Amino acid sequence: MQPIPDVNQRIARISAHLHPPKYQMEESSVLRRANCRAKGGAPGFRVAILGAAGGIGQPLAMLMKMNPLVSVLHLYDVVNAPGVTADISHMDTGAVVRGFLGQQQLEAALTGMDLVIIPAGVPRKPGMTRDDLFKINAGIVKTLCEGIAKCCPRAIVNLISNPVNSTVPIAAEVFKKAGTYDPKRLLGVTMLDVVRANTFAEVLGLDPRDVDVPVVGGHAGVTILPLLSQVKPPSSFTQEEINYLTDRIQNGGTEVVEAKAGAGSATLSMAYAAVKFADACLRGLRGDAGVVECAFVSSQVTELPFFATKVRLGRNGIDEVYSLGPLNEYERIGLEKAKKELAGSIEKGVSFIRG
Ligand SMILES: NC(=O)c1ccc[n+]([C@@H]2O[C@H](COP(=O)([O-])OP(=O)(O)OC[C@H]3O[C@@H](n4cnc5c(N)ncnc54)[C@H](O)[C@@H]3O)[C@@H](O)[C@H]2O)c1
Ligand SMILES: O=C(O)C[C@H](O)C(=O)O
Repeated sequence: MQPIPDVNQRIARISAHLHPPKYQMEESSVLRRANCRAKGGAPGFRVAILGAAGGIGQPLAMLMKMNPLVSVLHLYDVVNAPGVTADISHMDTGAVVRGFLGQQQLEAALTGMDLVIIPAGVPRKPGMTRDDLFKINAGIVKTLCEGIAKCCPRAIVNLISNPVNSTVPIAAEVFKKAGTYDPKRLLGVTMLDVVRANTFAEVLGLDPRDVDVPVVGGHAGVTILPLLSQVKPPSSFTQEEINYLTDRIQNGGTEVVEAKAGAGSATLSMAYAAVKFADACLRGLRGDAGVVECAFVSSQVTELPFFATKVRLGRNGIDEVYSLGPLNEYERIGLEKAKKELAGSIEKGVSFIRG
């Protein structure tokens, strides 16, 4: 397979092809400037997307290219990375984009990265659970995390690939095995549940932009636990409204899978949620104060080793994992159901690596 040329190699090739000798002086200045940008001259963070040519990966790559905190954007996939890279690289924003195709370019894609976002893996079709994806996605996540442990062990990792409730424990075990595990730097992305919860609250006459619903637990069915008693701005709901909202938030993913009728799961809303979350991680890395989002992380909030709650993000990843806060009776019952299912999913991920 042909390696994807770096931006400076591409410019050199195009210049050599197109420009007559009288432009030689300008060519070298073009190359100097391109080299400077290709080295990531602009201040900002280095971000890799693994699975960048996929349904989530492509809009995620586009949105990250628009993020002013990103100076270098690496797009890795086992297919179509060159096309997506060429396309995204024509956007006139600051980040330098480089593409990487196939396993032999994984290490180059990861070296020097501050943040790695992983949407690689197969999506659901109607009738499947997220756990049905375990067989294929567990191995993909394992390989990619082995690469991270080797090439950028200090990077913050945002794990999107399903089943998140198992892939995050898999990643943790891979990093432990490699001796690089830092629980503050591994985050399962549950942001889409929060985005959905904020959106669905519009049925109560609320503008989604003004709403903040904490969603805790995990990222599958009953493990998705919206805490409507803690919604901001404080609002009261009838039991009927609570039942409707809880059910819709827990089944939001399935709603999209069924509507797409075999053509995959949420991609556009997920890319939006992933960028919202990645941007929060980057603002934390930059040292911004008070950056708080929900994520599925190593946790002591319950007896389970991983759990999603609000976390405060900082220069080292997670600075603080927040407790659940006061729950009502409905939420306490939901929590017990969530923990029961989560325990099995976490154990499944751990055993995949430990054997
Ligand atoms: N966490 C969440 O909230 C959330 C939301 C939506 C989807 N997802 C999950 O995200 C994953 C991706 O969804 P999608 O719709 O983008 O799927 P997709 O099939 O459109 O894209 C997946 C991409 O991953 C690539 N890929 C496969 N194996 C790879 C490997 N070994 N290394 C690098 N890339 C590889 C594929 O080539 C493809 O381009 C699925 O597992 C899906 O369930 C999670
Ligand atoms: O539902 C899925 O399979 C994808 C994702 O987890 C989602 O919540 O949309």
